[in-house]
Amino acid sequence: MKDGDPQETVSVLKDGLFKGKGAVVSGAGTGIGRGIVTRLVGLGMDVTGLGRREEPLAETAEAVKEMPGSFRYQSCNVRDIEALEAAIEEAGETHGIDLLVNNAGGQFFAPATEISRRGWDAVIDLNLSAIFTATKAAYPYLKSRRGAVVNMSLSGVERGSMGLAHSIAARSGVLGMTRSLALEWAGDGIRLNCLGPGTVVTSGLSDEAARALLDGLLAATPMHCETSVEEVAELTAFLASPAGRLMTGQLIQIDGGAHIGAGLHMIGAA
Ligand SMILES: CCCCCCCCCCC/C=C/C(=O)SCCNC(=O)CCNC(=O)[C@H](O)C(C)(C)COP(=O)(O)OP(=O)(O)OC[C@H]1O[C@@H](n2cnc3c(N)ncnc32)[C@H](O)[C@@H]1OP(=O)(O)O
Ligand SMILES: NC(=O)C1=CN([C@@H]2O[C@H](COP(=O)(O)OP(=O)(O)OC[C@H]3O[C@@H](n4cnc5c(N)ncnc54)[C@H](OP(=O)(O)O)[C@@H]3O)[C@@H](O)[C@H]2O)C=CC1
Repeated sequence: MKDGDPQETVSVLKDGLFKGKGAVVSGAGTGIGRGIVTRLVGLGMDVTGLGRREEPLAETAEAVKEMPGSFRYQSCNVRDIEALEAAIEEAGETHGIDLLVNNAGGQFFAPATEISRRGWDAVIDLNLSAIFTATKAAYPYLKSRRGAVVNMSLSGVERGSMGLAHSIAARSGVLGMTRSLALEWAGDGIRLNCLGPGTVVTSGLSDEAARALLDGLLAATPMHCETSVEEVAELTAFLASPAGRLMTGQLIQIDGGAHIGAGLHMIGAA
């Protein structure tokens, strides 16, 4: 990343691109989710942000309040099916849904022998089932706008990853679901894609163990670089733009080549 405002450095989309359009972004209070909201609202979009904690969502609202679009937020646990369906419906009725970004996610690192059934279910619920619930609930709104869905995945998802059997299973499931719905809903003009970021240094990767592994993660990345929040945000916006009109059913890895190099998938062996 060059010096200067990181968003300015990677911005290629034109001002006002999403004026009058609406989006829902989960995990909007922190990290990648906040970065995506910032870019979308900056491009004129009306965005609803979801997350469990109000405080970070309110901080996102504060950060974008002078921008051309608008931001509203709702506290919602995406693992609560009824709450998630209601939140999507409310957003759809408020500003329509041209873009759904299923970004909320996460997991714990553990070898498979130490993943209990409850631990497995928690990760599958958050990273797979919630995405199905949100996407299905958004369908009528996406259909009426010929909208797009972006599902946040991981670099190297198709290679497997030590210590992440549950998360990789969930995200591989999301990729299969993305491709299946891309087929089912192509006739409605709805496009669905997955993004696979490499190492993004957000609060989600700020614990001591993750920081200790950062050098190893960068060494496993052919371009020896982190992925910035702003780069993920710009690509998300691109996928919702007219320039992404023919892109559907894809996994786009934005990772400095990690998925074709040594990759992040052996990191649990360190
Ligand atoms: C060691 C660090 C390595 C860093 C390497 C970096 C590699 C980079 C590539 C990967 C990039 C990915 C980045 C990100 O995803 S960033 C976002 C990161 N943030 C998170 O991941 C946090 C999200 N996690 C959660 O929200 C929760 O952990 C989760 C949803 C997964 C579970 O929530 P829940 O509230 O339901 O959890 P409970 O506490 O009730 O536990 C449920 C069962 O799960 C078991 N559990 C929980 N933690 C662990 C653990 N660490 N090991 C084993 N088992 C665990 C828990 O025991 C419960 O089961 P039991 O009742 O049977 O005990
Ligand atoms: N950072 C990285 O290196 C990479 C991250 N990713 C993925 O990108 C996505 C965003 O990650 P990142 O920004 O780094 O991490 P964060 O931990 O900062 O973001 C996760 C967000 O999800 C929300 N969230 C978690 N669980 C729930 C839930 N049950 N209901 C509603 N919201 C929830 C959190 O808000 P709250 O706690 O308030 O609910 C939080 O805002 C995740 O799916 C992550 O796995 C992929 C590749 C690399």
